[in-house]
Amino acid sequence: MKIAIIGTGNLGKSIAKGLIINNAITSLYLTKRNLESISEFEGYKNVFLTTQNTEAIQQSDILIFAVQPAHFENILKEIKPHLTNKHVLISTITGFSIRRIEDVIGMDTFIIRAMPNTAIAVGKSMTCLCSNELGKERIKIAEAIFNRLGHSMTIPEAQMQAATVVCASGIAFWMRLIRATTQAAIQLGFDAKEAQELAMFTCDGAANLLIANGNHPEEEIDKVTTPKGCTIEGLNEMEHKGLSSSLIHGMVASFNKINVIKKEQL
Ligand SMILES: NC(=O)C1=CN([C@@H]2O[C@H](COP(=O)(O)OP(=O)(O)OC[C@H]3O[C@@H](n4cnc5c(N)ncnc54)[C@H](O)[C@@H]3O)[C@@H](O)[C@H]2O)C=CC1
Ligand SMILES: O=C(O)[C@@H]1CCC=N1
Repeated sequence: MKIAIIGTGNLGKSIAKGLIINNAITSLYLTKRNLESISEFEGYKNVFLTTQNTEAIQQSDILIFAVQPAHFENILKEIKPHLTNKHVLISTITGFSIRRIEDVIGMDTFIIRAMPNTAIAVGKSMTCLCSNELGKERIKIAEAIFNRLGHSMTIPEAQMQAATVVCASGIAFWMRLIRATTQAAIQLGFDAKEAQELAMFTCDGAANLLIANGNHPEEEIDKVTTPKGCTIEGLNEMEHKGLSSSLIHGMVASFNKINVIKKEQL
């Protein structure tokens, strides 16, 4: 596949790493206004770094946009004359609707919105997808790309804002939980490196139990909580201090913030 990433910042670099390590490219163009911070990608076969978005677009079929929301509209205007019917436009931009993209480039381009997360760098992204009417014809291509780099789910566009919080911001939320459990492990006697190893592999195991057998988390919790034991003691103390409530409140706050970001763009 001939892929371009327009705006190779935090997310763009993660996508590039995932594509390269998974051998998922015929060619890969990476664009950025200043190429210094993506020099790590120099020297890879069939990977090209450029400041020229138009060059990347002309040389590629799949165009993945990963710029800040405030920059997207101008970039769409810049590249519009270079779009042809070979192109599939994939936007990862938070809060930028398909309608707004179509308002700039029209309805005769395959448009897909993708909401991946930075775990795409290690082939473990949970990515949500939706498309415009025409893009339905190319959604299978997007699913193939993102399934190769993790797991994908195609959803209605109305759910993309929630998907942003759960999946994209979700990486930060889970990191904080892993950090907190690491801190607790240190307090309980492990050195910092050991503590993080215990926390991350336990987290990995918990997620994989659910992925493997499809159980509800409470079914797995029931298997761990010995009556009158230490697990239920700890779990209930966490809930008295608002663990679940705090996570839910935080995620709803993230969701509401996207509404503010969207208003600021108009
Ligand atoms: N960081 C994340 O985990 C996720 C980010 N997103 C979305 O992806 C987009 C990018 O986010 P980040 O990577 O975090 O931001 P970032 O600021 O790290 O990356 C954006 C990049 O675009 C480049 N850029 C700006 N104008 C350009 C132009 N005219 N031509 C080429 N490149 C240009 C910037 O130099 C920068 O490197 C945002 O819209 C964000 O909402 C979506 C899911 C996850
Ligand atoms: O924090 C943000 O606004 C972006 C969107 C999801 C991840 N990063």
